[in-house]
Amino acid sequence: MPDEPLIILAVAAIGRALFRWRSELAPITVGVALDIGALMLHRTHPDAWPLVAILTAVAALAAGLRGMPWGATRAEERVYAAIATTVAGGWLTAATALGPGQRPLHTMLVVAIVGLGVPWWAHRRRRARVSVDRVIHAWPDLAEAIGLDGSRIMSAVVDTWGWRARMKLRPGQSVTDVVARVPAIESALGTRPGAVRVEQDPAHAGRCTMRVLAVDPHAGAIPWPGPTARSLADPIQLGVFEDATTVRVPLLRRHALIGGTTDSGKSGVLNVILGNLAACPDVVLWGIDLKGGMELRPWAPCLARLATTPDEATALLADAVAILDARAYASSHDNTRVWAPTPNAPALVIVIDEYAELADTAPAAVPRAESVARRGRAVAVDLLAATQRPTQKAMGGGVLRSQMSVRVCLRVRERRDVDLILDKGMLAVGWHAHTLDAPGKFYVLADGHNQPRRARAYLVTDDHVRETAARYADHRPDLDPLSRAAIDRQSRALEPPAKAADDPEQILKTALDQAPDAGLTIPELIDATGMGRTWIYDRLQALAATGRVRQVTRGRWRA
Ligand SMILES: Nc1ncnc2c1ncn2[C@@H]1O[C@H](COP(=O)(O)OP(=O)(O)OP(=O)(O)O)[C@@H](O)[C@H]1O
Repeated sequence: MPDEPLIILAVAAIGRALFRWRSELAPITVGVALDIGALMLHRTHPDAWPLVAILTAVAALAAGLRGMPWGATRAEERVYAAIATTVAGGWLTAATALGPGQRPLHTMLVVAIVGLGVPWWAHRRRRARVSVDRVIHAWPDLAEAIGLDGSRIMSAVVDTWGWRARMKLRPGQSVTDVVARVPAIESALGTRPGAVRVEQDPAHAGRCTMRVLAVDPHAGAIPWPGPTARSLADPIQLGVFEDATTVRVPLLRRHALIGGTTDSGKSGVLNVILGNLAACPDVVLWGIDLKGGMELRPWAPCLARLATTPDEATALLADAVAILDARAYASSHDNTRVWAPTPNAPALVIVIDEYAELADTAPAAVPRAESVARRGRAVAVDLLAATQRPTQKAMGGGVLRSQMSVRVCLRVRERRDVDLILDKGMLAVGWHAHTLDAPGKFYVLADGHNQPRRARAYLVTDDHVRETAARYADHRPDLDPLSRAAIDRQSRALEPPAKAADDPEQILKTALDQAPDAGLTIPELIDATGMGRTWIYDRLQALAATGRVRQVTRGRWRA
């Protein structure tokens, strides 16, 4: 403004600075206003000080009890508001009666401004609010620089971790445009990389929410609170979203795929799910772990079956198909459309650690797994598969993956893996799993979870696994008679000796005598004797005490 007189330019610049720093200057502004107010009151109504005192008491109570009129919701903020109101009102009362020039009223005012100003200046939420206001003010310029010109910030709120703003896009812009510019937004706002999240407004294609996280809420591991599910019908609590809400994923009649690169925390997520399912008396758990049982063996006490070789895995999946055939047949005869799991007629969940390994080493198992994936849901035979990369090859041509309605995507190495694990086009709309920067961080796509929200899985320690497995081992349900009969019809490696068919004790001893060198698992002994898990454990303990049998490896026994 070259034509304006210098004085006007100076006043305008000072006015702008005062406006910009109005929050920081608030304690001084209040002090000056009190001084002027006291001067006028003392001159015109020096006898009004009792009224000022009463109004002070009322205002301090309103601030302390209700946070009024500042909207202070937290206890410490209300305490501060009550103290500040009392000090300011008390000073005004004294200054009205005595005159602000009376000693030492001015000194007291300066001390109060500094004393109450320090917490005000240091208050994190106030500072955050101020920086958010500045961003909103500067947004039109920033938006132009970023390439989102015409977008507007409609409102913004400060929360525990940073702030979030509702954004209205220019007609023709979509949330995909905003997602594509996230790194540019981070640079323009001066945040750390990975601090900005963008979520579509489900009600309006031209609006979205932008979250800016000043601190990473998932910086530290989140300890597992223990199992919360008591039935497969209860959603499984996998971890925590960035807004501190719990990730609840329903698994009943759903297959789940957990994908992520090595060390991304796949086994961790499996452990959270297994820890919950172990506590559900309406689920029978079977496991396939072709890494020699490394991941699933600790859960062996709760697994009715654990396959660690390709042959065992193929046999296990063949039995699963037999079960689902039998259940489907029974359902069609009873006219019951779905199998509602109960402790007497439990669901069957088959956990497969590293599915790609199964596809590579046990090709005969793949069509069976696909059969379970296609037809298992209605009869409550569910798959829970973890894999590093669910490529077309690894996932048997994609049939299996397309049936997985729960997808958990942990950190991936390449961007295109996001679309492989979640679905085509998910990378473009903000499911940026390649930017996840710690094990256990994930995105989940499932019923009720269709926005790219980052979460972190609970950390289940080895001790948790041991304790949980031991705690629920004796409460695991057995398969229902229908499903057991279906397995019996399958050709099985181990047949109970015919001559001792009616004495389970004898069958047990013979089975242990004839067991292969690797020993027999508890589920195999249950199959052989037809007795329950607790009975088997009791007999094994008794026989072991007399030296008649021994545990070859964890969970495998022979004479
Ligand atoms: N939710 C979590 N929070 C914190 N740390 C975790 C979490 N999940 C896993 N980790 C840590 O990350 C490391 C790797 O985890 P995990 O073994 O589950 O990965 P993975 O993807 O199964 O690896 P691999 O592909 O080698 O089997 C472990 O040391 C574990 O302690």
